[in-house]
Amino acid sequence: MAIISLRQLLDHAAEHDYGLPAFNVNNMEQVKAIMEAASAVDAPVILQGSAGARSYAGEPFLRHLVLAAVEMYPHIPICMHQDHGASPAVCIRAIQSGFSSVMMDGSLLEDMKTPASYEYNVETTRKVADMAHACGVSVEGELGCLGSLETGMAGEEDGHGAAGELDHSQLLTDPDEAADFVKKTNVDALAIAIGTSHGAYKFTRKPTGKVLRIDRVKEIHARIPNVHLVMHGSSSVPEDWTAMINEFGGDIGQTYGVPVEEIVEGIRHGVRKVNIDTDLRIASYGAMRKFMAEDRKNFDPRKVYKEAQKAMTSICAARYEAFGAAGQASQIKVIGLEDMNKRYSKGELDPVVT
Ligand SMILES: O=C(COP(=O)(O)O)[C@@H](O)[C@H](O)[C@H](O)COP(=O)(O)O
Repeated sequence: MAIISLRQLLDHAAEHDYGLPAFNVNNMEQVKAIMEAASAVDAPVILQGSAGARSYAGEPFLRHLVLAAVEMYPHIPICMHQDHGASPAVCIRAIQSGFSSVMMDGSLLEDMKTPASYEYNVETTRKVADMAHACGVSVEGELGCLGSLETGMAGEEDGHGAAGELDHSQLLTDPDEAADFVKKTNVDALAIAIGTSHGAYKFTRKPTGKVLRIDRVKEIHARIPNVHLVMHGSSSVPEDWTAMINEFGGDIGQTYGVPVEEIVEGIRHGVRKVNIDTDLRIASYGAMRKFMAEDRKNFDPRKVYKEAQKAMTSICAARYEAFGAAGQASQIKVIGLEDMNKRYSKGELDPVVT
C-alpha cells in the first residue's frame, strides 16, 4: 500500500459513514503507536505534522518516520497531512517534501495569531488548492477561529491560534459563508469552528450544546452535504489519564475535553476528519510518570517509551473503533497522486455546492 490522498480517504469515509481520527506526530513512538493500533483494527491512517512538529523533529526526520511507517505497515493506507499551514509557501514546501495533503489555514494571517479577513482566506486557500491539485495533493481549509464559547477567548494555548477575545461570529462558522467558501476555493475538506480549541483546557465543565455546538455541525452539513467537515481540537482529555499524571507528581487542573459520543454525533452529520493530539500527549505522559515512579531502579529509557507507546496505542484503537474506521483499511485500493491530479483536471472532484 502507498501514501494516499486525504481526499480519497474522506470520500471513502463519507461513502461508508465513518470518521477518521487525524493524529499529530512528532517522534517514532507516536508513529508506531498509531500504526500498531491501525494495524490491529484494520483502520486507514492520517498522520499529521504541525509546524511545531517540523521544528521539533526536523523535516527529514518527520518525512522518514512516515516513510518508515509505509514500509513497515504495507497493508495500511497512510495519508501524510500537513497541519495548519500558515502560508502558501509552507504548503508548497510540504508538497515538495512528499505530503499527500496540506492544510492552508487562512482563517489567520501568516503570524498564526491575527484573524484574517474572509477575502484573504479565500484568496490564499484558492491559490494553495490550485497548486496542490496540480500535484494530486488534497487541501483542507479553515473557516472561523477556534476558541472557547464559554469565555470568548481564542485558543492560543499551543503557540498558534488567534490571540485575545473574539466575538461569537468569529468563533462559529456560518453555514452560508461555508458554502460560498468551498465554492470559491475548491477545498477537499473544511475545518469548522464550533467551540472546540487545541490543548487540554477546552471546557470548565462537561460541555453542553451551548458551548460545544454540534447543532452548528448539523446546520453546516445540511447546507453543504457533499463537503467533508473537519473538527479540530477534538481530544477528549480522558480523566483516568489526567488523574494518573496527577497521582504521580503532575499538576493538571480540572478540565473537560470533547466527549467521544459528541464526536460520533458529528460524524453522523458530515464530520470525516477529527484532529487529536492532546490525548496522546496526556496518555503517554501519564504512563511515563507512572513507570518512572514505580521502577526507580530502571535506567533504560526504552522501557519508559514502550509504556508511552502502549498507552497511546490503546487511545488510538479506541478512537478507530468509536469512529467506525475499524475494518476499512483493507477495503481501500489506493489511487496514486498522478491519477488524483487527472481526476481534478477533469472536474470530477469539484465540490458540489448548490
Ligand atoms: O487540533 C489539533 C489538536 O487538537 P487537541 O489539542 O488534541 O484537542 C491539532 O490540529 C493542533 O494543530 C496540534 O495539536 C498542534 O500541535 P503543535 O503546534 O503543538 O505541534
